[in-house]
Amino acid sequence: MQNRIRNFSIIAHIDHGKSTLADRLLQETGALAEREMREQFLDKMDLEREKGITIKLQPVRLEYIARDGETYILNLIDTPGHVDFSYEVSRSLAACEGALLVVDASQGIEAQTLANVYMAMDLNLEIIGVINKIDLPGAEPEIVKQEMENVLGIDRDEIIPISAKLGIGVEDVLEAIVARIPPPRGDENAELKALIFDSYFDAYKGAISYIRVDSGKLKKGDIIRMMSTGKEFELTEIGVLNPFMNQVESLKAGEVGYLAAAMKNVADTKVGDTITNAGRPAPRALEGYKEVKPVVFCGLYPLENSEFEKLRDALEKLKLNDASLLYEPESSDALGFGFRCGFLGLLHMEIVRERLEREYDLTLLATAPSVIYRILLTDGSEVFVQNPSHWPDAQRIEMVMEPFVKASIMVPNDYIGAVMELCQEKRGSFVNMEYLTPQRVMISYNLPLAEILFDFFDGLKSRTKGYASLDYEIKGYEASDLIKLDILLNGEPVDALSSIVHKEKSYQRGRALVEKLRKIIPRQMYEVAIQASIGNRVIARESVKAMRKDVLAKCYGGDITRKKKLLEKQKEGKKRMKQIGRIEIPRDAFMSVMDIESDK
Ligand SMILES: Nc1nc2c(ncn2[C@@H]2O[C@H](COP(=O)(O)OP(=O)(O)OP(=O)(O)O)[C@@H](O)[C@H]2O)c(=O)[nH]1
Repeated sequence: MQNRIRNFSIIAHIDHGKSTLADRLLQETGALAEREMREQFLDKMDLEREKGITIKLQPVRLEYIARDGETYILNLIDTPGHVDFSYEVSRSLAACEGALLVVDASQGIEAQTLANVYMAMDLNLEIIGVINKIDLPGAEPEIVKQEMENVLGIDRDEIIPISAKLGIGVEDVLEAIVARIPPPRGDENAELKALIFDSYFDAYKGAISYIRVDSGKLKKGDIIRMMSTGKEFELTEIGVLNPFMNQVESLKAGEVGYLAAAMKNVADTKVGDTITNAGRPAPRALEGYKEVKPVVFCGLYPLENSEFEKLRDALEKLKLNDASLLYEPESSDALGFGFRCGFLGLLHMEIVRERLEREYDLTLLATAPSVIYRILLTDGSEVFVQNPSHWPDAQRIEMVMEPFVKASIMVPNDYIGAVMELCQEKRGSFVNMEYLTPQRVMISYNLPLAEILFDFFDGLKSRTKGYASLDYEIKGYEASDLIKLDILLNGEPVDALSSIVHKEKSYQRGRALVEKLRKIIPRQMYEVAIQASIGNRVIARESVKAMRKDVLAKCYGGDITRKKKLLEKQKEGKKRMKQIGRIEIPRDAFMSVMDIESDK
């Protein structure tokens, strides 16, 4: 039985056709009847569909009758295609013996894909090269094959050209999975070890774990133990996804499926953790478990202070499904009560914020994202600060350190100059440059994470006409000359607008920021002075002139409907404003601390 199992995942850059191929595999193996075939069945979240990106497909079990006449079980375990989720990628890959590497025939390999392929190679996975979209007029499969051979050492003769859209070559992919990916080899009579590679929260069943059984077996009623925490649960349900949940009696070594055990929270079923049997525990957990830690923080505040409890509720509910989301209450002089939230990256942050607004009907105000700074104080102690308003006084600071990343950027060689210029501007230091093919290079830089969080990616896209791709990994802390930049409105500091900036850039940034705020703060009944300051020194100043007349003054005569409309309009506008002292600020102003440079 184990001989006929193949566990694999699909590695692909965004838009190279992963979901389309996955759908084709489902269709070809009959897992989805035509009428059930919703477009891109496996993409779960609406938000993902809307954004046109797939964070993760759900795992699915396919039955394939191969050309040799035998029936094989193919478990497709997906990997998220975004750098924020690279730990999850590593755990999903760890549940597989092989991976399809899908590359767009008109685009070639991208930095992000490369990082994931290296990860798969480190885990000894069998890599099957697939070139997709060969139907496109701009397809250059021969060049892309050469690139895959040069860069990854994949034999060009073994690469499969396909069109997932038209269904060309899909059977060849299935045959290659059967022929080239080795079957799993765990002993089903040994102690139970099952790897959790994903989880989600179900309102009726509690947290559901997606697992791959490495050795031993599981059956309903077993008492399982989470090896990282020692917590124990009784298995209430186990099953497979083909593609809908389907209960089974047992899952044995090599198999992939789901389990439910009345776990109240996804934090009970941590990705990367090992499940064992409480009655006969395995002596050691599977390798590679890690606690994931958020790297980006921002304050989320309800626009209406009265919605604080509603926001707390919503965060609590989201957290059930997202173990990597952190939040704790905080307060701001300017914004009132809200939460400091931690995320795996900017995409994660954006998704959480949008879901809170959309699914929980909240109007939120987000402060600019920040990384965690490490500060040595003059008294010898050390603090970690992720909120600029908690920055210690300059006199107490001995040294400031910030997280750095190693960034890998892949571009056609025409853009080498543009990329290097951008990296230098962002305080990067050059590491190396490697030619992948005569036309494409990989450039590596050490860069502060904070600079990547600001508008690095947009800058990269615009300066390389969209041809560059970026990947990065966090390296650790390095000393930097950083200071706190404050913004004052009519002489009052607004804590939520403070930011941490590099000393050399502080004047430029201060000026850019007050200028931007001048443009976005609407006229009020009186003049508003906007100042940027460092310590007590004002470094830039602008003002918003007082409004000359009331909007209603325009409505001479008694046109009441027109008057109403104007008042309505004003009310609408107010919804997007935050009252600070006597001043009304548009809610986007707080994020603008972050994107001033892209607007220049
Ligand atoms: N011409 C052509 N277009 C394709 C092919 N395969 C996929 N596409 C198109 O490419 C786009 C991206 O395909 P997806 O399958 O959504 O790509 P993906 O890799 O899953 O992208 P993410 O969901 O962003 O990760 C869609 O518009 C597809 O219709 C193909 O073989 N030929």
